[in-house]
Amino acid sequence: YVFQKRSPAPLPPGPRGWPIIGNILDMPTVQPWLGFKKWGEKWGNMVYVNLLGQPMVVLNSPKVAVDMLDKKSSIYSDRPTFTMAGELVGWTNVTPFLHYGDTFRESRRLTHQIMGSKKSIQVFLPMVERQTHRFIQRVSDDPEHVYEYIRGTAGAIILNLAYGYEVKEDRDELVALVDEAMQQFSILTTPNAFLVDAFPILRHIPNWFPGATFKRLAIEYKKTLTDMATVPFLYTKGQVATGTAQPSFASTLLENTELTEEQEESIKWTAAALYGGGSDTTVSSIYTFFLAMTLYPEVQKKAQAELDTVVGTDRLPSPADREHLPYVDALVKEVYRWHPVGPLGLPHRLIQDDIHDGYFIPKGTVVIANIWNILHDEDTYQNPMAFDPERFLSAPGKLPEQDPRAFSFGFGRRSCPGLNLAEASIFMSCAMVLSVFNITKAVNGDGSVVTPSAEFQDGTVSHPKPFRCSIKPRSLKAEALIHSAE
Ligand code: HEM
Repeated sequence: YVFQKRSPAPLPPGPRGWPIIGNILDMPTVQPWLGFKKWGEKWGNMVYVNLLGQPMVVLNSPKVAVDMLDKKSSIYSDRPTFTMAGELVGWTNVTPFLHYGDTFRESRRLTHQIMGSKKSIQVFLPMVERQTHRFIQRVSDDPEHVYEYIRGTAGAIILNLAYGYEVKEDRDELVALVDEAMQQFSILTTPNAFLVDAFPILRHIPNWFPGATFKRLAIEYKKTLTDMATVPFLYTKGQVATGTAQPSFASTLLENTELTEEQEESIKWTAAALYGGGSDTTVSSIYTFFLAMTLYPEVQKKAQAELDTVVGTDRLPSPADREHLPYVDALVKEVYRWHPVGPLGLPHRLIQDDIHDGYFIPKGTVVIANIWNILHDEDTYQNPMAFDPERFLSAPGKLPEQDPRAFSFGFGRRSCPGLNLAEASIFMSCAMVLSVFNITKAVNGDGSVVTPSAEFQDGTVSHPKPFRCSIKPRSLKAEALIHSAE
């Protein structure tokens, strides 16, 4: 009450909440993007809640997200503090969690230099092409395990780009290490898993204290995280020293022999962020693509017809074909829109008081853009639940709908620095898969057809629920192309 009295404008509307705990009990726990959409219908495009005294605003429309997070990016680009994952385990060093400041700016500068434009990413395209070719070979040999191969390929591409590291066919120690760190990360960020996140003061209790299991866990997880950042970095450093390094994010930056220790640290942690930010997201997009193709056979046929006309059936598509493949290009955009892999993006934090659309947003407010809802906004996307690439093509009397990449990759100074790499790998997978495989509904032993439901799991990165589909080469010629030399 006292707070409101001093406010230069009213707070945005939102559910009322309780003393002290605020709106904790109002928070949606499953598919939160749908719960937040309901809030939007009731309270408007900017909804205010308070979680144990922490102000939070949820943005539900494309316009308000762009106006705040893109146009006022200089004040809306900090991140909240995550006590357990960030401060105690050390994820706060990794780009997505860095507070707004010099280290953050340096990290973004480094990613921009190596992968910030279509041109800078060119040097990595042959590698992406080679890995994707290997992917379709594996899927052809063992289609039941397509999900594992999507995951393996995304990991191999990122480790190659970040460190010039070639993943081994069988169990690879580095992949095992980075996967362990990522698994621990998802435990760390499970909502309400650690009391210390709600009450940061608890971080001061001594390690030996009976209730301090979280502190001992933090020590163990910190070691995994440090290894994840250090082991591959030292590998590249060794390769650069002996002149045997493949071009990669780390090697290109380490070629500069006058680096300070601080700069080296920045390269090390930024490279670590690439795996964290780039593997699971790409996996979810490509798995979503397989789901959409299973459910929308007519879309698949149109894309294949375009590939047959433009690329032909004597070779596999390559990155350069994209500009001649408007339908496949639109299909990739529709994958980003239909199920955005980060339905709520990552939270932004406001660094000074703001007044927006007549409402007061206090300094320190955590701002969540409901990217899922923005990409299913009926005023922007007609019939938003349907998978329809046509929406991104112009036709007589019809303009294409808004490019979803403006939202699915986040906002302002925090928007995804991996966009160009994600684009290259996802396009390559979609185009190669469509040119050589037919994806159809799986058929049970008794002849019944299995229609997967379009359901998605919770999580910062949300994947389709596991589903079955049938993946078969389109023809003998396609089969030969799949098994042709890389
Ligand atoms: C389909 C693929 C991808 C999608 C949809 C995606 C989406 C996003 C989103 C929504 C954010 C948060 C932006 C914000 O806070 O407003 C983000 C951040 C980030 N992404 Fe991606 N991403 C993808 C792939 C990648 C790849 C391939 C990489 C690395 C090679 C990557 C690296 C990062 C990093 C490092 C951040 C943190 C940036 C920061 O905090 O400043 N992402 N991404």
